[in-house]
Amino acid sequence: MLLESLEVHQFRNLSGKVFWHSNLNIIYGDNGQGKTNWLEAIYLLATSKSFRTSRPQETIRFGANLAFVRGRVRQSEAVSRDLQVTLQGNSKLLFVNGKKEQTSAYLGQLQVIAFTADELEVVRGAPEARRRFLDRGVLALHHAYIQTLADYNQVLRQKNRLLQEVAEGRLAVERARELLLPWNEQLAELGTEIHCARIDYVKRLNAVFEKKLFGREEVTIRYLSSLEGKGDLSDYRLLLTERLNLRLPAEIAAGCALVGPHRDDLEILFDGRDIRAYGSAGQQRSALILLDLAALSVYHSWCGEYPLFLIDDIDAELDRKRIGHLLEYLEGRTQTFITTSKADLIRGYSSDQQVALYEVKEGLIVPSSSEGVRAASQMEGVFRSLS
Ligand SMILES: Nc1ncnc2c1ncn2[C@@H]1O[C@H](COP(=O)(O)OP(=O)(O)OP(=O)(O)O)[C@@H](O)[C@H]1O
Repeated sequence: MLLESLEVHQFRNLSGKVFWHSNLNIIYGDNGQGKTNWLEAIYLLATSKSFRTSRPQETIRFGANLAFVRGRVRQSEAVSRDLQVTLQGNSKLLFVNGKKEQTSAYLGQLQVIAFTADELEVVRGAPEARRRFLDRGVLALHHAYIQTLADYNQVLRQKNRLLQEVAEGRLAVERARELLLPWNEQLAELGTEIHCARIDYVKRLNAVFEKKLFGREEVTIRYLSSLEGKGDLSDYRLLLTERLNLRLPAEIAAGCALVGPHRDDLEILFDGRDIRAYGSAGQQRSALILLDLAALSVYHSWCGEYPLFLIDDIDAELDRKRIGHLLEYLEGRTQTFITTSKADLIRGYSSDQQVALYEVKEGLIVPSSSEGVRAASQMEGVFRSLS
């Protein structure tokens, strides 16, 4: 899967059309010029969402009321397609080869994995971010999983509403017990599906996990069920049903649902220690990169192609050696897009044939060093910026 070109109109401070390199694209420039915006535009094209905001209108150029990103994606020698996301106020229109499509038909045409500052929550933050990471990975392999998640969350919301009513004295406990039974049955069924899907995904991640890519420390991951130690996990559905029944009084007392995979976590250790508590900023970044690399490989084993890999601010908190290992590992696998304010730091790691440099000034990609332009031209034939 290759993103051959991207045309951007009034998306944040960006404009222009860029032809990308099939291997490594380095987007560099001073602070605040729009480097991350270019990654965000690629991410938007792939997912129809921003990785920085849930409000699409924020990404439309100040003073304008419409923006679009349009890209040509090559699936194979013979197959390519044009994707477009148009943003207008709060609404979003999606197009494939010029034809308007529903979100469900649009998504999945271009797969992307993004390493951004916000994504560091997966390693540094609360379990929810890690569950989201796993669910995103499962979704990339099984599109129907989106319905399982939606149904589970819907049932959970209904259950929590009932528990809240009891807590506020608006519903009698005995009546609540009756009403909660069918919700718990559904939670047991959907929760088991989620548990099994995540367990399977973590097994796949572990099979390709490059524990020691960065040398010294060894990073390990493990799915941590909130029911661990509470019974036989191999019959998860039975165990979950038992726990839902047993913990009902506690849930009524707490006023919220305490049992189910919405309480699970992904344990990430380095050299046997909790990375959240003991890992340095660089070690935490490295661990997230290892997770992303494993996710890329799992997708590749499943579909026979790699997603695009976006890495924002690659040199923040990663030393030269780690960047070197990473770029070496990625070479020839994925089409990678990285941003940095220190292009010189990166350039030494790749041969000219495998890398193209793109300098960003006030949102525009301007012709940069002759070597960078030559590398891009060799692969794609053209490099131009429409200002
Ligand atoms: N809706 C918008 N319309 C126009 N410009 C915008 C909009 N949103 C953000 N910007 C501009 O985008 C620029 C920031 O872009 P971006 O975050 O990509 O910078 P960067 O090059 O990655 O910076 P750094 O190196 O500091 O991370 C700012 O100049 C900001 O004013």
